[in-house]
Formats: sequence, structure tokens, C-alpha cells
Amino acid sequence: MQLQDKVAVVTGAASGLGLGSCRALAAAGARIVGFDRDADRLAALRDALGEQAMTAVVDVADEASVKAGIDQAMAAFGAVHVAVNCAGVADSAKTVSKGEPFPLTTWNKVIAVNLTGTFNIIRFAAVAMMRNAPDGDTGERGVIINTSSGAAWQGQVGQAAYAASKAGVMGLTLPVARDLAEHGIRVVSIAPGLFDTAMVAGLPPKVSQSIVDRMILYPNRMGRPDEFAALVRHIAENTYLNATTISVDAGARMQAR
Ligand SMILES: CCCCCCCCCCCCC[C@H](O)CC(=O)SCCNC(=O)CCNC(=O)[C@H](O)C(C)(C)COP(=O)(O)OP(=O)(O)OC[C@H]1O[C@@H](n2cnc3c(N)ncnc32)[C@H](O)[C@@H]1OP(=O)(O)O
Ligand SMILES: NC(=O)c1ccc[n+]([C@@H]2O[C@H](COP(=O)([O-])OP(=O)(O)OC[C@H]3O[C@@H](n4cnc5c(N)ncnc54)[C@H](O)[C@@H]3O)[C@@H](O)[C@H]2O)c1
Repeated sequence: MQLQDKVAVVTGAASGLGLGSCRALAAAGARIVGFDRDADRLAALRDALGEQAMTAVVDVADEASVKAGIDQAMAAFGAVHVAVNCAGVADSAKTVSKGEPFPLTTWNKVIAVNLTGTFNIIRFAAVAMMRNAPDGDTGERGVIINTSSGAAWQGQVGQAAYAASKAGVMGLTLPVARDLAEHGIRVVSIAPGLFDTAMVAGLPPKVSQSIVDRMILYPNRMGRPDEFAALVRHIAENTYLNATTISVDAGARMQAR
């Protein structure tokens, strides 16, 4: 769809790939609704984008919080046309560490934010999108863009919960697209490789450097948020993309050791 004056909800908007997506969609003329838990950094986003943006402190893992956020978007801008799921956490642990099993609290948190949180936004954004008149040119009512990960099929040491959550995001893409097609709503997921954001700073430094050196084909570096965001913008604008997961990883492939 053509993005001028459309309304885009972006989660994880305060940092990294979500922040980059807000910038790219705003540059395309969309009005931005930024959701995040981080109120301070949301204020910085509002300052940067001015009238074109509104923000709301939303915990994507909390159904009531998501519903309230979508309601605020509808009250402020009257519609939702694009929803981008970038909110995520990467809390990690080994399956067994020092004789102790992977903490269920860690598992539940990662699944609640990355998988259930993504589905919360999908469900409530889709309800809002169904109120749109079909787009004059494309007949669409909306597009939902989720963030999976290369970890969905190449998960790392400590990433049982994270990789499972991202595989779940990839897995829901096709059935949700099938559910929403009759309403003119597309669903596409992105599987990033290693991107230079606060999340990756959580990797032991020697690990991230060795990954870049040994596993990222070309260009041999981490990705930049604007490179992820350029794909988000293209997916939103290209009506023929639907029900698929697109990798953006410079050919990164995990080695066994
Ligand atoms: C991780 C990206 C790999 C990319 C490869 C290409 C695949 C395709 C692209 C996929 C990219 C997906 C990117 C993803 O969506 C986003 C992220 O992954 S952000 C990073 C999130 N965090 C983590 O993944 C976990 C980081 N690790 C930890 O938190 C801890 O190491 C641990 C797993 C909780 C274990 O903690 P401890 O028991 O305290 O042990 P140490 O931390 O001291 O580590 C022990 C030992 O293991 C080595 N190690 C740790 N993580 C990795 C790893 N990911 N790969 C290889 N080795 C790892 C660590 O260096 C220590 O080694 P030693 O010092 O003993 O030699
Ligand atoms: N950086 C990478 O290499 C990489 C690779 C593959 C996938 N991803 C995924 O991309 C997405 C964005 O990650 P990033 O690298 O920009 O990380 P980041 O840590 O810079 O940004 C994540 C944002 O999500 C927010 N957030 C966390 N939990 C939330 C919740 N419950 N409700 C609302 N907001 C919440 C955080 O406050 C933060 O602003 C995540 O889903 C991540 O799993 C990242």
C-alpha cells in the first residue's frame, strides 16, 4: 500500500529495529504510533518525529495494555493500516547450568513477550484494520509485519526459549495470513541475522565478534537498523508479499562449533 498519511503501529519503538522502522515509515509519510515499555525513550521518539507520531507505554505481553494502546491509536489517528512487531527480549540460559534446569520464569518471560506479545498485537491490530475501507489502489485493509530471527532455525547456546519464540512467530505467519486474507490484510515476517542493536550487546563480546568473523558471509558485518527498516517499508508497500518469512542476514550461517 501507499504509505502517505497511513497509520503505522510499531512495537519495540524505543530502540533498535523498532526505532529504525518508525523512522523509515515516517519518512514514507506514515503517521507513527510507537509502543514500548520504555517511557523515557518513547519521549525521545516523539520529540524526533513531532506531530507525525504518538507513543504509548504498552507491554505487549499484557492483553489489556495492548488493547488500550490500539484504542489510543484509534482515538488519536482514527485507523491502523500497518502493524510492525519489533518488541522482544533475548533472556538466555543453558538447558542445564551448574546442575540446575533452565528456569521456567525465563522461558515464560521470553515466550510471553516474543510470541504471545506478537500475537496480542496481531489480534487487536487486525480488529482495527477490519474497520478500514479497502485501499483504493490495492484493495488492502492492512499489513502486519512480525520479527522472527535466524535463530528460529539456527539457535545459539542459551537460546532454547528465544529460538522457540522466534520459530513460533515464523510458524504463525501462514495460518494468520490465511485467516486474514478475506479481509484484505497481509501478514509477513522478517528473520534478521545479527543486527547492531542493544539486544546484541547482550552477547559475550568475543562471541559476537567471532560470529561476525566466521558466520556472516557478505557484507561481513552486523546489519544496521535502517537496513532492516528498508525491508519493513518495502513489505508494507509491496502488496504481492504475503504469508512468508523473509531473511535479511547477509548470508549468515551458523557453524557447528
Ligand atoms: C547469536 C547469534 C549467532 C549468529 C550465527 C549465525 C546464525 C544466523 C543468524 C541468526 C542471528 C540471530 C540473532 C538473534 O535473533 C539475536 C540474538 O541472538 S541477540 C543475543 C541474545 N543473547 C544470547 O544469545 C545469549 C548470550 N549468552 C549468554 O547469555 C550466556 O552465555 C549463557 C548462554 C546464558 C551462558 O552463560 P554462562 O553459563 O554464564 O556461560 P558464559 O556466558 O560464560 O558462556 C560459557 C561459554 O559459552 C560461550 N558462549 C556463550 N554464548 C555463546 C554463543 N551464542 N555462541 C558460542 N559460544 C557461546 C561463552 O563465550 C563461554 O565460552 P568460554 O569462555 O567458556 O570459552
Ligand atoms: N538485533 C538482532 O540481531 C536481532 C536479530 C533477529 C531478531 N531480532 C529481533 O528484533 C526485535 C527488535 O530487537 P532489537 O535488536 O531492536 O532489540 P532492542 O533491545 O534494541 O529493542 C527491543 C525493544 O523492545 C522493547 N520491549 C521489550 N519487551 C517489551 C514488552 N513486553 N512490551 C513492549 N516493548 C518491549 C524494549 O524496551 C526495546 O525498546 C526483537 O524481536 C528481536 O528478537 C533482533
